Amino acid sequence: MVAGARALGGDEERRRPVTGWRSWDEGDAAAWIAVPQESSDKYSRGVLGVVTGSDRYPGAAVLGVEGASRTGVGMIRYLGADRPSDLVMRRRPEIVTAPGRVQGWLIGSGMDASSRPDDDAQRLRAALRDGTPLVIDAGALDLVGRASAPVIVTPHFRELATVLASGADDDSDAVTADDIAADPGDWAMRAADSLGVTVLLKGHTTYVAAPGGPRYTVTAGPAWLATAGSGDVLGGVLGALVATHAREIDEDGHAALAALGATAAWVHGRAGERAADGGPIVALDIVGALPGVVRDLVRARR
Ligand SMILES: NC(=O)C1=CN([C@@H]2O[C@H](COP(=O)(O)OP(=O)(O)OC[C@H]3O[C@@H](n4cnc5c(N)ncnc54)[C@H](O)[C@@H]3O)[C@@H](O)[C@H]2O)[C@@H](O)CC1
Ligand SMILES: Nc1ncnc2c1ncn2[C@@H]1O[C@H](COP(=O)(O)OP(=O)(O)O)[C@@H](O)[C@H]1O
Repeated sequence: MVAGARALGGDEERRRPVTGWRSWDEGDAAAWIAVPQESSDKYSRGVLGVVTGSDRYPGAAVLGVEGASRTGVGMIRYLGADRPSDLVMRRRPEIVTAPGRVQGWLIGSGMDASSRPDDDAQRLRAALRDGTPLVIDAGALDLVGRASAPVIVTPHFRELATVLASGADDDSDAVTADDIAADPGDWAMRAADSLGVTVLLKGHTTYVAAPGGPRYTVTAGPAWLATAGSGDVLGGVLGALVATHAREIDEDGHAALAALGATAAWVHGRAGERAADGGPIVALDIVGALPGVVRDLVRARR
């Protein structure tokens, strides 16, 4: 059994239409969990580079790193400002703060594009030029056109409206968050095609669209997931999945990123369901439920 996903060129996948939406399920998600083998080491499993958090939102850095750690990845390099870095290290001494090679990046959660310190701008630039696949969230979404490798973006409705408005010819062309909320699938698809990136549009139903397809919907979690920092955890889950599937992304590009995005949303939703159990949760509760959800997915594919 390979330590990772099935190739998308399989018979089953070929029978599926490339256009149109397909609901992502447990069996799909199970195929996109990379399980370490006897021969694995931390580097061969995959290393995630993380540039997130700020003095204003240091907690987002902790939540993303926690989400990635508990989804499973060989190592995380956290490269952020001093305050978030300090909080990350207090919570997770496993994290490495020295720069070095990575197999994927998570950037932007807990950052503010309108007030970006020079050091952060430099770190983001380095990640964008690295030639390694990126998950771009929140305060780095304005940089989406600058990446030298395949990208998956993770906006909510307001963030997608901002990204699309920045590309509009004039204000009258600009799409609003309400327009997107009224037809999220259509806007996710249009954004993927116009930006040339895979789009994961968050919500009760999450829409994942690659440029030209494939397109997946994920409705796995309860509305209790609508809580501060929940999306920062999702970024971490997806970052870990991307860093542990470098080969698949290299081979299948956006088709693999779409499958990984849908898997991240499914795992995050199911972890939210498990943590909530019908009641309220905070973002770190989602993190606590992640290992059990991943374990059950691995067992389900035996
Ligand atoms: N613990 C943390 O560090 C957290 C950090 N976060 C980070 O915070 C940054 C901003 O994310 P947002 O999703 O807030 O960005 P948005 O730009 O989508 O949200 C801000 C908008 O919400 C409006 N708003 C603010 N308070 C409101 C209220 N009480 N009722 C109605 N509207 C209100 C504002 O006017 C503004 O238009 C991101 O970088 C994100 O990653 C969030 O994920 C929350 C948790
Ligand atoms: N009503 C809902 N039902 C289920 N999941 C939701 C709902 N609202 C939001 N979510 C999920 O919660 C997360 C919220 O992310 P986001 O809006 O980025 O929040 P934050 O910026 O506070 O982290 C996303 O994964 C989204 O899919």
